[in-house]
Amino acid sequence: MSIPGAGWGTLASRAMTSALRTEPGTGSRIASDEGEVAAFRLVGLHKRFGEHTAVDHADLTVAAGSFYGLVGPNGAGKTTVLSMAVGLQWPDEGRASVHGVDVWKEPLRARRLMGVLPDGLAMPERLTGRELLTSLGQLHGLDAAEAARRAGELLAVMELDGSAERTLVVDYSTGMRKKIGLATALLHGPKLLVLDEPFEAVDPVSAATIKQILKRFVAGGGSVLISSHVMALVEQLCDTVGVMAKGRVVAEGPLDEVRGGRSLEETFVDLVGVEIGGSEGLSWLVS
Ligand SMILES: Nc1ncnc2c1ncn2[C@@H]1O[C@H](COP(=O)(O)OP(=O)(O)OP(=O)(O)O)[C@@H](O)[C@H]1O
Repeated sequence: MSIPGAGWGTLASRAMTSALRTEPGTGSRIASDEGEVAAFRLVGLHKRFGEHTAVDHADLTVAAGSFYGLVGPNGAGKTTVLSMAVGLQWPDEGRASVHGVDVWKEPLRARRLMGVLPDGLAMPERLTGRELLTSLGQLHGLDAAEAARRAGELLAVMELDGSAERTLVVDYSTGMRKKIGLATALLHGPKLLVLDEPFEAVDPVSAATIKQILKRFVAGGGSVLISSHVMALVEQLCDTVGVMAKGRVVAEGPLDEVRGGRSLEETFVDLVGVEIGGSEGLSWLVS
């Protein structure tokens, strides 16, 4: 594992020894000290697009019952690694499992355990929010009454009831699409939620509601992985963080170990090795 940034080696090794052990020779973390099966385990995921390596042998472990935040700069490979890990995109190499169920060998079992909010969600758009949830519920094997009950509760909690539930999804705003996407991820009662930027474009009131739902989900024994660019949000919600840069997972561990007494933002900037821009050029913009 490549760990840029002064002083990071100590932090990273502390993080790993306290929470996770390392598989000799691979660098992948395979289980907690107690040998528990991870909620989500990605080992050696790799993806190239032509000459470009988007994800470079990424390992990532979400312990059961944890709230995991995946951060990284634009283009770091977060969406690509998550879409491979949930079975939406073929990896060139590597494997992924949900509570020990291999995403590629047993896709239906794995999908039943997961609720997924992918980036750029494609949904049946010519349905209303209510129609979408009830039909998906029945596809998940719920009977019509149970699907309708869950759809009603989710629409109310997401504040998509009233006129919104009669609006076609194609006419939803970006934030409404996030919320209905999250509702579809929750509908079948998964054990793990994998949410790519769930708070993007969501208003503060709805964001507070979603945070509550996710905290309740974890308190009830579920596990959550979110990707986000908002460090304050990750610090507020997550107990574990992974940092991606240039396709690699460059750090992973408990939040406090990873940030090592600093803010996550400062640690992040060190880890991904970027210069803060914006103070040079653009002379035409400022007088
Ligand atoms: N289908 C594709 N074809 C070619 N290149 C791709 C494709 N999908 C992703 N990439 C490239 O892979 C890299 C990783 O992209 P990805 O979307 O996974 O990053 P990200 O960390 O999610 O970024 P962001 O934070 O901006 O959403 C980028 O360089 C991107 O251009």
